[in-house]
Amino acid sequence: MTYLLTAAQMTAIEQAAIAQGAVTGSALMLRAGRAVVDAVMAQWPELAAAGGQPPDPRDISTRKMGRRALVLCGAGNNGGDGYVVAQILHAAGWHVDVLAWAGRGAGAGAGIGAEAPDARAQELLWRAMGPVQPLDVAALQRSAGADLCVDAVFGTGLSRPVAGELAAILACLAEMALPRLVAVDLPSGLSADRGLALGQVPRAALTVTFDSPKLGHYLAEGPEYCGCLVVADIGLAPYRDAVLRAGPVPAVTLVDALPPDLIRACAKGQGHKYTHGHALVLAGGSGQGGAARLAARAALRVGAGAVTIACPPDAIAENAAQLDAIMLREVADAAALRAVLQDKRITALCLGPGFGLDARAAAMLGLALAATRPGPAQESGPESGPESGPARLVLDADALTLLARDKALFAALHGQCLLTPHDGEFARLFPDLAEAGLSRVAAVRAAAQRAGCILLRKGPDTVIADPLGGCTLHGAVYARRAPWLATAGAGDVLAGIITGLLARGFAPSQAAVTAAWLHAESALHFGPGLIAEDLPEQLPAIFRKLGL
Ligand SMILES: NC(=O)C1=CN([C@@H]2O[C@H](COP(=O)(O)OP(=O)(O)OC[C@H]3O[C@@H](n4cnc5c(N)ncnc54)[C@H](OP(=O)(O)O)[C@@H]3O)[C@@H](O)[C@H]2O)[C@@H](O)CC1
Ligand SMILES: [K+]
Repeated sequence: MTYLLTAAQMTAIEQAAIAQGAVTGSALMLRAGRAVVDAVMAQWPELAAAGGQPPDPRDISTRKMGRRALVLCGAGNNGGDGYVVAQILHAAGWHVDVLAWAGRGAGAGAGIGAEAPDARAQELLWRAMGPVQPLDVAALQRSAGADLCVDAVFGTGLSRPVAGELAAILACLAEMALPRLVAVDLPSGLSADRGLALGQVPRAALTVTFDSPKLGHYLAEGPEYCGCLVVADIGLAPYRDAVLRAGPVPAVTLVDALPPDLIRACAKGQGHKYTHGHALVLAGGSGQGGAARLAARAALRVGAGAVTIACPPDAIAENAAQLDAIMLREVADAAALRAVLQDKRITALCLGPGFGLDARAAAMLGLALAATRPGPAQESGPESGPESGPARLVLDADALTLLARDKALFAALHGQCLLTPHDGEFARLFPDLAEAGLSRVAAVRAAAQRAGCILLRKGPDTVIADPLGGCTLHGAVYARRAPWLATAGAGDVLAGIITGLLARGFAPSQAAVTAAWLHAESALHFGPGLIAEDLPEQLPAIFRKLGL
């Protein structure tokens, strides 16, 4: 399992390891610096050929020999990692220029640049090998042309927007657009917890972080600035779980691969069609049926045994002309829906895609929120047992707008509901949380708690949270980058995949995680030119690839 850590969690893990006498801060810094150099050499093997004897960096003639690196160091431990990188490259025969920000100290050129004790120790070790020049715009501009630039100005310790001369320095570095810029831990100026640029952030070609990725590597603008992301093991894994377990809220986990239990759950056992659930997708009036049909097709492809579209009388002809395996029921109003729901084989409902915003839609949403279904133990057959609970509902698109408009509907949400807002819908539903300056993770957690159900906020950084604070992130970024997912109807397909999984018996949180992964995987499998209709058609090949 991959965790996405906050800066505070990373520090707590590091401190726990140090407190137990397992390692020193200085040793961790050496491991971090070594990891950066290893990742650089793996990323650009041509640099590994530099070799040679360590040159005297004070001798300008040696600059013509071998490779040149420019290392930019801040006053904290991120800068300390930079001094370690400088030492290793120097020992490997590189010519290394170090520019350091003096922090609140006397001035990097004059004396000590680093303030953090471990970083200061590394700075002194470096000074035995070569000089430290003050980091300013002019020095930066003079140093253009190095084979490699190491950004070790700020890491997880960035605590506020970058201003003044430092802002000018980072802006200059960003403008230089160096092809081999490696960011130590984080591109300087990127917030570790939120993925927001706190100033102009130089875009790295490679970012090397330690132990676990941080939230900022995956949220918001983070991936744009990080380039390739390498996560280096620096020996903290044995302390991580205990620290995270002791935290006030569960740590955020990254869904970069579908966990084995969810892959197994996707497999279909023997049985008849109703063994695998029956999904009901509620559609709107004539001419509005495309979104519901996309959702229904996705629900069927993901393995629901049966899928029915329920639509008003005027939309029957349109839908009938376009459906084969998907069944069709005329449902004029809430009373008709009540009658349809007498069929206890219906195990999940989808409301929202093309649903409409009129009184009929609002009444049907109210009815669906109050509907009950047989308990999980009875779901394999039409005969309901005595146990029953609220029906599993996916609420998307128009259903979210109806919830935002009507407090009574919102108050009827329950633990078997799953809301799938995009950013605009999220802001309509939770205007205070959207504007509170919270991180995406904090906002979605608070929203899930308020709604009392699973919340999936869609985007390249899809965040899924439950009311107890459990939180996962699916990033359609880095190796899973799928920009062609931004296409009309893709959200309807996601709602349909979730509905199909709920109908099959997945718990809401499992359905959300599985669907987010399958949805992005479908886009990756199809590739450029994708339209929403293509998404459900990739599922068979993906299931085969998963070994089902
Ligand atoms: N945790 C681990 O396991 C390991 C961590 N390691 C490394 O340590 C790094 C974290 O080190 P860190 O905590 O010293 O923070 P870092 O990013 O160097 O910055 C702190 C300095 O920046 C300053 N400052 C902040 N914001 C500012 C602003 N806007 N404008 C101006 N100044 C600002 C702040 O000053 P202050 O806020 O006190 O005024 C302070 O001087 C981490 O990213 C990783 O590389 C590895 O060595 C080994 C394992
Ligand atoms: K950095």
